[in-house]
Amino acid sequence: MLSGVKHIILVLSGKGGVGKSTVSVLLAIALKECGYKVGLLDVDLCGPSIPYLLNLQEKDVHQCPQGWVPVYSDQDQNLAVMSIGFLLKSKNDAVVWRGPKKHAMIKQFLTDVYWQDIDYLIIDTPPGTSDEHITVMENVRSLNCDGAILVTTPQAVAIEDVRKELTFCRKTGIPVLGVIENMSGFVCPTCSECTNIFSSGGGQSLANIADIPFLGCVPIDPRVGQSVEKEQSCVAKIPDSPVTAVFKDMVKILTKPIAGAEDGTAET
Ligand SMILES: Nc1ncnc2c1ncn2[C@@H]1O[C@H](COP(=O)(O)OP(=O)(O)OP(=O)(O)O)[C@@H](O)[C@H]1O
Ligand code: SF4
Repeated sequence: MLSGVKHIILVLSGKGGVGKSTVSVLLAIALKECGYKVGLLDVDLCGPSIPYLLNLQEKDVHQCPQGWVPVYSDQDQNLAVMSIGFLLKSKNDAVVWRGPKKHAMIKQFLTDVYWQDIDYLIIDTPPGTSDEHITVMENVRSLNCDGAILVTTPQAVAIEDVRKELTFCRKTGIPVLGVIENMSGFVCPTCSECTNIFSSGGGQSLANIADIPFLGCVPIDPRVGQSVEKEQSCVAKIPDSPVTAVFKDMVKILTKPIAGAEDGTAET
């Protein structure tokens, strides 16, 4: 099923709540707005937030002869979404599964979803380095996986956790595409003054130390939460937000051919 997918990008974070799902959604929307066909797969089985962030909670997944038909978030069918949230009877149901069942579910997501021909598949993972990550890595490593984006916040504790993700990627042979520092300062809507609530610069210095690309600082902007909840793109709806520029630049970086990718020596 993933043979028609040209690029796969994993989104990882060491800690929960750093904005990994938000980054996944905004990246998927930014890619779509640049003209790419995009799939967004939520493998956070215990905390699926993608349907909520895209305001798709009421949608269902259907079966076709080829497999599961993902939910489309738009009329022109350029953003396809799959999440366990679409399979639960009630959005309040909890998924209380042990590793083997999670493994089987993720494998099914990777083999049974009929994505058709898409340019980018963004995979939003749970925080940390758990069974779910190993299953995803094992299944996408040999496919068109460009690599992983690491999301952090500026606090030292989040940066420390992202180092573990880096080690995990290196051990499992997944290239690291770069690090994003989310919630990096608050931009005042009145005077546009940026206040670094959680300090700043941690993501950039980690990127320097680890010799990986730094993909940008995403500031706290209340409109980000509001817009994703209404399935609106901050890239289109709040063009004056610094967030818009960050995601546009990120698309430019990520859609560039990866140096060394063909001979398997891409930066890890
Ligand atoms: N740059 C930002 N500006 C404003 N709000 C943000 C920003 N990034 C994330 N948020 C908000 O922070 C909350 C947590 O974000 P999100 O669910 O994406 O985190 P997560 O890392 O995926 O969490 P989890 O680990 O639980 O899956 C959400 O309400 C989201 O709208
Ligand atoms: S940054 Fe300036 S305008 Fe914004 S709340 Fe503070 S003092 Fe007021």
